[in-house]
Amino acid sequence: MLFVALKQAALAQCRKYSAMAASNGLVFRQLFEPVSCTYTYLLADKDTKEAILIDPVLEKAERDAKLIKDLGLNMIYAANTHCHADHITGTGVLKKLLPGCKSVISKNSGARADLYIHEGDQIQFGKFWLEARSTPGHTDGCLTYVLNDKSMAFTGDALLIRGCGRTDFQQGCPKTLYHSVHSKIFSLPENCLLYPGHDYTGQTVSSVEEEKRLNPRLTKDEAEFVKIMNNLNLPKPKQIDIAVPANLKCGIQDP
Ligand SMILES: N[C@@H](CCC(=O)N[C@@H](CCS)C(=O)NCC(=O)O)C(=O)O
Ligand SMILES: [Fe+2]
Repeated sequence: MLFVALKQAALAQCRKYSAMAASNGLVFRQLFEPVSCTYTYLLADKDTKEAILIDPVLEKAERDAKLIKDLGLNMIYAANTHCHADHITGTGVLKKLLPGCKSVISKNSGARADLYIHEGDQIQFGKFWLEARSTPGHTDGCLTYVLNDKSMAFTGDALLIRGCGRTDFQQGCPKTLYHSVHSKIFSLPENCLLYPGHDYTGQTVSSVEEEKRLNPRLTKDEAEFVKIMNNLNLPKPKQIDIAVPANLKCGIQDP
């Protein structure tokens, strides 16, 4: 009985967010790639049709391009939150499939792209824009993209649901990550929805309020956080040795 009530409440909440997105003219889709458990996000202006993809995956580039065409959208940007270590980005191939689309990444990532962005820059699509917030710590170039009304933020691997990005390779640094999350993500409104770069447990979305209260790593003080991060002992991502060099060139792009 309780389960049914909870499921109905979750569905109602989900419908509310979809209705909000539809009523203000924002098209929003969360897409999934199951091998690396990566989320890709499509955002677009329903009226002007301008669209942006965040963190597309090479193996799903055709799926994403088809969806964009089916919805009659014009993809102007394919943006990465960082230089990924666990999958090859789809941006290079999407540029070929959807001519006119520009790749975007932070300058600090060290990766190649058409457009480099920095802290505070805005990426416009129709009447909406994403503000780039620099959230290093998982990698030097990690960005969190915040929707203009601060109702949603795309955290990449800086903040995961009840977790965070590891800090034991690329330019990882636990202290830097702790500071990034507290100053740039936890300072957003409590009801801001947080969409991560990955989830390994089947969760899809969280909020600033939830993570400030429930994140088992980031609710700790800085010293405890550093200890946790230095003792994760995770195996290396399976694709790291091919993904990082490819992503430094924007995936599979120009010859
Ligand atoms: N098993 C996966 C890799 C899992 C992993 O290392 N994920 C990274 C994010 C992608 S770079 C991470 O930061 N994880 C933090 C954590 O606590 O899990 C694979 O082989 O691809
Ligand atoms: Fe990552």
